[in-house]
Amino acid sequence: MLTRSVANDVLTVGKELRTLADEFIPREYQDYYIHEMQKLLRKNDNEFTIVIDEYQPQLNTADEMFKAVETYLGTKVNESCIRKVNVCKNKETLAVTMNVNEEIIDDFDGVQVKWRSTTEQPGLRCYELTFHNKHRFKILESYLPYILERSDAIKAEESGLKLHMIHDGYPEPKTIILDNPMTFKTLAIEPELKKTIIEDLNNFKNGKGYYRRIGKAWKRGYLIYGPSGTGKSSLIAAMANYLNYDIYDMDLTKVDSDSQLKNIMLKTPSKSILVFEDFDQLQNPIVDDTTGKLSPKKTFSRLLNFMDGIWSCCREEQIFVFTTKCIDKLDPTLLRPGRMDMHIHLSHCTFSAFKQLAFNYLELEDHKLFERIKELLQSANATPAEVAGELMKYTTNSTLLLERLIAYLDNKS
Ligand SMILES: Nc1ncnc2c1ncn2[C@@H]1O[C@H](COP(=O)(O)OP(=O)(O)OP(=O)(O)O)[C@@H](O)[C@H]1O
Repeated sequence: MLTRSVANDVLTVGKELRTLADEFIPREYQDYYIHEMQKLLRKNDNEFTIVIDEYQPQLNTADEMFKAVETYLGTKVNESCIRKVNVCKNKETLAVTMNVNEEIIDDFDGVQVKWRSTTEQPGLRCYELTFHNKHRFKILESYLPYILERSDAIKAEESGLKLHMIHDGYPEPKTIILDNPMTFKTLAIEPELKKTIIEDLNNFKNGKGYYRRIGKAWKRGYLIYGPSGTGKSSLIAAMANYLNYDIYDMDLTKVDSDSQLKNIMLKTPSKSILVFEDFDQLQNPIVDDTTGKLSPKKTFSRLLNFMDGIWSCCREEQIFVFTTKCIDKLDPTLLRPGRMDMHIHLSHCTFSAFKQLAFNYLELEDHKLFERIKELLQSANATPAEVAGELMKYTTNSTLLLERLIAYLDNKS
């Protein structure tokens, strides 16, 4: 984002007008026009314009402020204009954007400002925000932060969880709407663990001042480990729904240079969850040192450097989640204290997890067969995915479904 006065632009226009005046306006009227033009210049000298670009070339990424402005202005419907309407997120939501050179007047706490959508270079848009110079402090200190807040709130209202898949082959992340309704309410894990995770997320979300005070980047790393089907992905979806953050599925398998890694990481915005699934597979080297390219092992160490180093400060409010089915396979450097803020172990289905699933799928809080299921779960080592699978089998007869589950667990014990 950069600031500039529009006075220069007006001066240039002024010179051109004088040439035109010489050519077309009779001598006796020229003084009148020049006087009017001077008034215009004086007026514009008092104006201040802030330019918010769509793209930050130095960071190779879209500008956060630009996106916030776009979201915010989309809600400022001006009926006199023809607008572009984009379908976005869930089907009920339409995003309205300004046309190029269109203007919108906004009022903030009694201060009138003018927004103009324009293009700095072909294909690269920007917004110009113009207001009286004397309100500069208020605009910078209050109005722009207000827009960031409003845009977060608007996004939250429109919320649809999105999954962005990132790998180095794509110029931009591939995005799909993730229709995953998993929340902490429906997630079947031990209640104590659930409570701890929610508290941790709350502290993180409200921790801007804390992270600043201790001089650490505002980020949090979670290592989620457990066998397949224990709910690692479900937990990530619940976290994303809870925080209203998008998920970035980080595919680093093809990354073989420092700059590629940097490019990928810079495509992720604040308020996002970066997921590195089956992380142990990335670190296990398929070494090809003869080519001189980074092996996955080196990529792993780069990633650790990245997390610790200067690049980790580029974005704020990001959560890193690493998952693995087997914690023993992980490089001990990743487990070192201070590297991951929280280790979360998801295991086989416990009785309390089962009760949550029975409530989710059958709307049952209790049943005479629960006691038998409790006994069997202790030895069956069934995952929540297996239990959920049994409870979903084409019948609405709850007793029949529970009996089938008992038979399944019996068979596994
Ligand atoms: N803890 C859980 N609570 C609620 N549902 C669960 C839970 N665990 C698994 N499930 C159900 O099982 C399905 C698969 O689980 P999920 O993908 O979250 O497991 P995972 O541990 O990530 O597995 P993988 O390691 O194979 O990716 C989910 O879509 C959900 O329906």
